[in-house]
Amino acid sequence: MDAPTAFSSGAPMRHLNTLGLGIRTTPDKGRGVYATSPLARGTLIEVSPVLLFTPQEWEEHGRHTVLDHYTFIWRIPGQPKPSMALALGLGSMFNHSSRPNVSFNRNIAAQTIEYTTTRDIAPEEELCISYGDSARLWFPVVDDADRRSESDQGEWGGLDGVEIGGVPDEEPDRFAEETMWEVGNTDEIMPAPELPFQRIKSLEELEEEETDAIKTMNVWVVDVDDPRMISSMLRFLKENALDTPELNHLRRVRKVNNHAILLLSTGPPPPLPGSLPAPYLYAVPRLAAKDQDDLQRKNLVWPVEPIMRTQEERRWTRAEVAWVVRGLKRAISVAREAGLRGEVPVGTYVCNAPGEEEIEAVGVDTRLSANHPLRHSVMAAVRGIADIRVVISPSASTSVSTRISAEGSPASSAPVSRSGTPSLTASKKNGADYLLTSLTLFTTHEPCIMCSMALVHSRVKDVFYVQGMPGTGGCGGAEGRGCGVVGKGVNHRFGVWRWTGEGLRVPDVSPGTDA
Ligand SMILES: C[S@@+](CC[C@H](N)C(=O)[O-])C[C@H]1O[C@@H](n2cnc3c(N)ncnc32)[C@H](O)[C@@H]1O
Repeated sequence: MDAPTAFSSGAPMRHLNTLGLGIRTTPDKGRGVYATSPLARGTLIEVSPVLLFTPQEWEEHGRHTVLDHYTFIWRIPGQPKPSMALALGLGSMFNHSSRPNVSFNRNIAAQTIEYTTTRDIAPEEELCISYGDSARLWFPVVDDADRRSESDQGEWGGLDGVEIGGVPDEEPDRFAEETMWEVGNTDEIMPAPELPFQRIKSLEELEEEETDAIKTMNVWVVDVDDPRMISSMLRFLKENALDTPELNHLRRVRKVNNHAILLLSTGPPPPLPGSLPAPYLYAVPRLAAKDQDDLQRKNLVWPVEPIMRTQEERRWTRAEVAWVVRGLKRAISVAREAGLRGEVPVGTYVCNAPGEEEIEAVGVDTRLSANHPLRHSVMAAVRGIADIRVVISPSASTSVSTRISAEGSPASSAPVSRSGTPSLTASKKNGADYLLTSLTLFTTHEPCIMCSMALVHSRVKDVFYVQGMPGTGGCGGAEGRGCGVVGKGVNHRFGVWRWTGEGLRVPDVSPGTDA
C-alpha cells in the first residue's frame, strides 16, 4: 500500500487510486477528492461503477436516506422514469463547484461514471464537479471558485445539467445524449430521421433542386481522333496535375460518333503534345448525379460518374453518432472554459475518426485577449494540427513529452492527445503535412466566411457545428440557406453538418459576432 502523503496544509492523505487522487476532510465541505500530483487537462481520473436503484426502490426507500445526497439521476432510454445511481469508488466523494475542474460522463451501457479533468490541475488542488445551479442546491455552498473571483462569474460557470440527488428533476439531462446512442447494438445504422444532425446542402445543390435545371460549368476539352492517344493523354494530365478534385464527378472521355472529346482542365491547359487540335471550352455538369434519373439526364450533357455516393446517403452507426456527440461536447467545454477566461465563448475540436491515426487539436477564440480580430477558434485549431503535422517528421518517436505550442498562440490551442498530454504521433501524409486531410472538425458556432474558406484550404473532411450564425456564418447556418463555400469554384468540398438534436447547448455570443 502507498505510504500516507502529507499535505502542506491539512491532514495526511492516502493515495486511493493509481493517479494519486485521495480523500481529505475539510470543516466546511466534509470529505472531498484532492490531487497529489499535477494532472493534465483531459485526464481520465476515475471510472466509478454505479449501483442502480429502480424508480420504485428509490421512491419507497432510497430518497428517505442519506443516499439522497450522493446519487445521480440515471436515465435509461425507453424507461419512462429515471433510475438513481450511486457511484462507487471515488465517484460519490467529489464536492460541488460552480467552476468545476472535473466533468463527468454517465456511461449508461457500461454502468459507470467517468470523470475527466477540464483543465490542468496542480498538486493539492481539490477536484470538483458541478451539481448544477448553486442556488438550487440543498446545502450552503462553499465555493473556492467564488472566493477566488466573485467578479468574473459569467453565465457559463459550471457544467449545468448535472443532477445529483436532491436537485429537482426538471432540467433536461444534457449529458445523457452522448451515451444514449451507445445503448444496444452500437453497429446498428441509425435511421436518417433519428439522426441528431443534418447535412447542409451547397447553394448549388439547392438551386439545382429548385429549378430542376442542370447546373453546368465550363471546362477545357480537346477532340481526339485517334483512340490510341487517350492513354498517353491521361498520363499527360496526371503529370501536369490537371486531375483536380473538382472534376472528380466527371468522366474524362466523352465519345461522340467516331471521335472522343477529352476533358483537360478547369483553367487554360498547358501546350498539348503532338498533333492535337486547339482545346476549347465545353459546358459540363457541375454536380454529381443524385439518383438514377439524374444520372441519365446528366449523361446527355457529359458522362458523370455513376451516382457518386452523396453525403445524403451516408450511413451513421450509433457508435459514430456517439463519437460526433463527444466531439461537439469537447468543443462546447473548450468554449465554456474560454468564456470563463473572458474570451468570446467559441470553441473548436479537430480529430480523426476512431481507429485512424490518432491526432487532435483544440482551438479557442482569443480575439479579445490578443486584441486581434482574426484569432478565431477554427483558425487556432487548424494551426494546432499544422503544428503537429509540420513539426513532427515521419520518423519521430511516439513518446516525445514536450508540449508543442504554436508561437503566439495560447497553450489551450496547442495540440493534445486523447489523454490530454501532447500528441506527437502524427505522420506526414501525402506531402501535405499541414492540412486537415481526413480530419473532422467540431465547433460550437457556425464558422464565419474567413474560417470556412480556411477549411476549404485545409482540406478538412467534415465540419459539425451546433449553432448556426445567420448573417455571419459561411456554412449555411441560416434557415433554409445552403452552404456557399463548398460549391462552385473551390477545389475542395467538405461535408457540412448542423446539430439538430436535443441536449447540446452552446454558450451565447453577442448578436453579430462572427465565429
Ligand atoms: C456527494 S457528497 C460529497 C462528499 C461529501 N463531502 C462527504 O463528506 O461525504 C455531497 C455533500 O457534500 C457536501 N458538499 C459538496 N459540495 C459542497 C460545497 N461546495 N460546499 C459545501 N458542502 C458541499 C454537501 O454536504 C453535500 O450534501
